[in-house]
Amino acid sequence: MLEAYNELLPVSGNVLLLVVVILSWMYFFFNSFTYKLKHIPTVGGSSNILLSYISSLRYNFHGQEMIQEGYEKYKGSAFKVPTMTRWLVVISGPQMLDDVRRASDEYMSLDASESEILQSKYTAGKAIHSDPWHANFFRAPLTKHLSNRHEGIVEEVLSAAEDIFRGLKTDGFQVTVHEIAKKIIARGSSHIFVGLPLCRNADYLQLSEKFTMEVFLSSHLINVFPKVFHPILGCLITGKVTKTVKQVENYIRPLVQIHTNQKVQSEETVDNEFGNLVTWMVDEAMASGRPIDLDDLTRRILGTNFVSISSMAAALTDALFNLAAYPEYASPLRQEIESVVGAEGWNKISVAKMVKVDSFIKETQRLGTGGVTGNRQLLKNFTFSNGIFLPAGTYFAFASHSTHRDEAFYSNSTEFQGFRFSDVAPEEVDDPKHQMVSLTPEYLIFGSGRHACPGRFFAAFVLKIAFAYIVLNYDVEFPENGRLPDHWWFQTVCLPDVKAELIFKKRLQMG
Ligand code: HEM
Repeated sequence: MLEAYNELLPVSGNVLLLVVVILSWMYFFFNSFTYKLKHIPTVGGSSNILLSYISSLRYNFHGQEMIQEGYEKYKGSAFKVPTMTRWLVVISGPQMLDDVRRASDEYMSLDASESEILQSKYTAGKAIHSDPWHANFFRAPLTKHLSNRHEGIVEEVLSAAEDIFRGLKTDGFQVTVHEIAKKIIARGSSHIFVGLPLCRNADYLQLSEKFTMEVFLSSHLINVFPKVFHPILGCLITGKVTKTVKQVENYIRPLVQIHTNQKVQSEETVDNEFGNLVTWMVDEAMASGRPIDLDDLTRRILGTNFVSISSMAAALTDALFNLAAYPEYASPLRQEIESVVGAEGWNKISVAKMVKVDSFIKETQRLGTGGVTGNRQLLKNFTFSNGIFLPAGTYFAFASHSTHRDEAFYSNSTEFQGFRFSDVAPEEVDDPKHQMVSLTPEYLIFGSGRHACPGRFFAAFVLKIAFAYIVLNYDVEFPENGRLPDHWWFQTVCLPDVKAELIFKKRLQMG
């Protein structure tokens, strides 16, 4: 073959081949993100396109250390860390955060980024990120519907906690905290997602949890391999997740059928203010002419479980560990809970008045957050107000864990101070900026800007009820020689020790 070219061309075939290889390499290099991001300093390894793969292995188990190193060197600016599939640019500081907060969706997308992180086309389903219309229910209508649902949510969370504890021994039992937290949270949340009686169905709840685990594990598995392997791995994984979705579909189908029939038969509009996410989605689909696709609706329910239940269960688990580690908080917390519940019962107003409870959980989340939040992919070139330019296609996120431990924002920043946000000057007590749900540049647990977590009001409500119930009714302590368990880290994900146990002792004076 090369001889034939040699006869045709004035240069030898070998030289031609070399030129083609060099030109292709230059083409790929100058089009690569390694080149496009060469002005952004690299942390935790080499900027070299090949060596960065080796550094990306380190990212799997030392991701937060790499981000902390970058934060200390480039605070208020940007740096990049290598992951197996791409560079992640990490930004920090109020100014850059504000730029993101003000940027329109034309420039940057949370969904594009989440879709890649969760490998949704192989796992949860592509549509939940490419057309996330179900998320709108958490922006306005959920908040609107929630105003009628507080009572139901309170009842569900309290009865979930009662049922779960009743099933255990009454006098000093030792249990895996995350198991209890997950069960209470899953029931309380499912009350709004699928309603009664399905929110109490053990098989449905177990399948939802299975879906969450499958999506979490498989997306992380796919993401530790270079992109070229994704379709093969994806094919192996998709079948497993689809099987779980089909099983859950059997539970969602009757809900959809009943609601659709009611709507078709009723001449008047069905009053759906006491509905749930399933019925709100059916209404929306019927009103907008979308097909009622059971597989799609089921995936949207499961996707919602995914974003909500695991984060809330982690927060409740961590809060209970902190309660055992810092028992001096139990008494003032109980005084507050007894006082407001005694005066008003369990309701929206009394929960809002639990400022110490709010602060304790907020402080727990401050220290228990993952390495980054606010993941975005740039859809267009973007220049931050401090002059930093990032090209379209870049993935970036905020250094949340490092921000939360920065002495510039929090005094004794690594110390747990349960009432950090409630022990404030008297004139500031009612200032909403201290609440768990408020978004500030130094508290990034719920992200920031137009895509900040819309479910945070619901999350705070459920978490406060569940935590307050346990504080009021149980003394918690570590088993002998126990201590505050370390968090589990993988890449930038931070989880409480899901195997750690606590002893729960029923208190005599009941609330
Ligand atoms: C402790 C519990 C929770 C935590 C820590 C949490 C955290 C977050 C974070 C960090 C984001 C991304 C924000 C950003 O990038 O700026 C987010 C988005 C989101 N969260 Fe949550 N979340 C929680 C509970 C919930 C709950 C209970 C729901 C639903 C009821 C929910 C629904 C959503 C949705 C739909 C989005 C996407 C928003 C969008 O695309 O604009 N989350 N959440």
